Amino acid sequence: MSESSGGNPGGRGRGGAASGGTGGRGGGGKRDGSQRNAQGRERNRSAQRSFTGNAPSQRTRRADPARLVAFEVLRAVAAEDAYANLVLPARIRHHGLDKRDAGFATELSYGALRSQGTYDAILARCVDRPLDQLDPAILDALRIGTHQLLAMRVPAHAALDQTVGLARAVIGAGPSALINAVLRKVTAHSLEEWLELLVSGETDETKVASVRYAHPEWIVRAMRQSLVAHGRSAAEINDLLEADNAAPVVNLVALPGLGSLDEALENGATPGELVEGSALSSGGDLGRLASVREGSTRVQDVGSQLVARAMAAVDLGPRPASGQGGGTTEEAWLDLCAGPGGKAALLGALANASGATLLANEPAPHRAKLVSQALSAVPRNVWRVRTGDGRDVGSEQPKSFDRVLVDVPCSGLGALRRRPESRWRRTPKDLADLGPLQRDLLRSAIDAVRPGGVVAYVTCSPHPAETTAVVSDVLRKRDDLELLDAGAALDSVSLTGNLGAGHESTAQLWPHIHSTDGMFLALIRKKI
Ligand SMILES: C[S@@+](CC[C@H](N)C(=O)[O-])C[C@H]1O[C@@H](n2cnc3c(N)ncnc32)[C@H](O)[C@@H]1O
Repeated sequence: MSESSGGNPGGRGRGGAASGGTGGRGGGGKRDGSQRNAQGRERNRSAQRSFTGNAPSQRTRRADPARLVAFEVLRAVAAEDAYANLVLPARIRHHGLDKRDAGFATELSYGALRSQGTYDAILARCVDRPLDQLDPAILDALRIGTHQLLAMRVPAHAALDQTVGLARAVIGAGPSALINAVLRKVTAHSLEEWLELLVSGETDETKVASVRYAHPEWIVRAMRQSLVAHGRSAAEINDLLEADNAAPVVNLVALPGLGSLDEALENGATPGELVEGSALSSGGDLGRLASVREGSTRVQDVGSQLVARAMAAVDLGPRPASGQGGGTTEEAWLDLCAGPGGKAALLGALANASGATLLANEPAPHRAKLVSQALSAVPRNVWRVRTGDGRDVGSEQPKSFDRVLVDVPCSGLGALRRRPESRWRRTPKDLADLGPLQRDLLRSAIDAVRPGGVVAYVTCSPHPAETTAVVSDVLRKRDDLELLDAGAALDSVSLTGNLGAGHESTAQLWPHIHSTDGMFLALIRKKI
């Protein structure tokens, strides 16, 4: 374990890439205001289903840079377990794409990754052998071609020619003939027609939703179970799955007392409607904003802003004058799982404004460094970073903190819209594996908080196995804890005052209701 204060400038938040949509070499793009369809995909309304008469060998051998970027992203995700949201910007920079091509590459790679399960089901009907017997690079080229043909406003001939050209350039002439033949079969139907064919005769609603909304069946079941566990109707499932397929907006936060949204608003951002100090970005390179470069304005999902503000706003009553956690007039706050530092930065600013101090803990050294960077706009006397296991803090520093945020490692099922590949990578085993760590971290947080203090247990997943079950398991074994009304706490820091997120004292935000990530919040008070 180590502790440090201070940090480097330039903390940047993660950002969902905007789903751009130029037509690239062949398409008209969506600057005409075309609508996404029910699956969050663009209809190929203007696609001309005519093809060049050229044989594959006579067609282009050049890989169009935007499509090459998308292909490289899919390859890195499949072969190196890479994260698309990290690989994509690096490949865009490497190939020097302009804004229009970067938008095209983003839509193509994110769309092909999100809908992979559905596209594979379509491709399985067009290939004369099991898909797992195909070279994985060929399969990725087919997925890219399928997304252009079925879900982007790229004319069919351009989608086909360019995908075959890409395959010739990066895989070889032989496979390009196969890719040409398979993609021609894909063009036989529109996406809606393919979906009808795939679900025809299927009576199992989970299987139908899995194909229609491109989610693994176990996630469809898990999300339905999650809706019910948090007091919502199972009938919302299709809306929830659809929201996962829409490109998320990029939210900004001006660190309270330290930053201002003026520059962002002057550059096209619009004020956020759910929480004070937030804005919806107008897209583009946020690095052009000085306030973002300085770290006083940051990219942060509104759900994350709400849960951090709710923890900071809980009324703890008068502070004990001495003894456990007392002795000073300033409150001590702890962020137990802080990396990469999004909530720590907001908490640091709120701590600064209220005369509190913040200890931000993170075990992974490279992520602890990101926490320091995220906090760089907050005065250095306000915060420290501890690099160590959060499970040890409760025993090492018992009853030491007034407020503790424990934003545990989780499946991320509430943030699928931001990570296009994660739905196909996650397994039910992840939930089982994370359970013990989540419980240990919550117990450590509770040990670290002083009597009368509050612990905020947070996940970016609505699944009951990592939300309500963890909280009730830990609370059941102790009689010195009580649940505060987390829904009311969220309402108290929201601009609407009526989020409707509460259920049986805990609260759950939803992409399809609140347009936020699916953040869960439980507020646990240690009795005096
Ligand atoms: C959901 S993320 C936290 C996100 C962060 N609060 C933010 O807003 O940027 C969970 C973090 O917990 C960290 N973590 C994993 N194991 C941990 C442990 N044993 N103790 C503390 N943190 C841990 C992970 O490295 C990860 O950075």
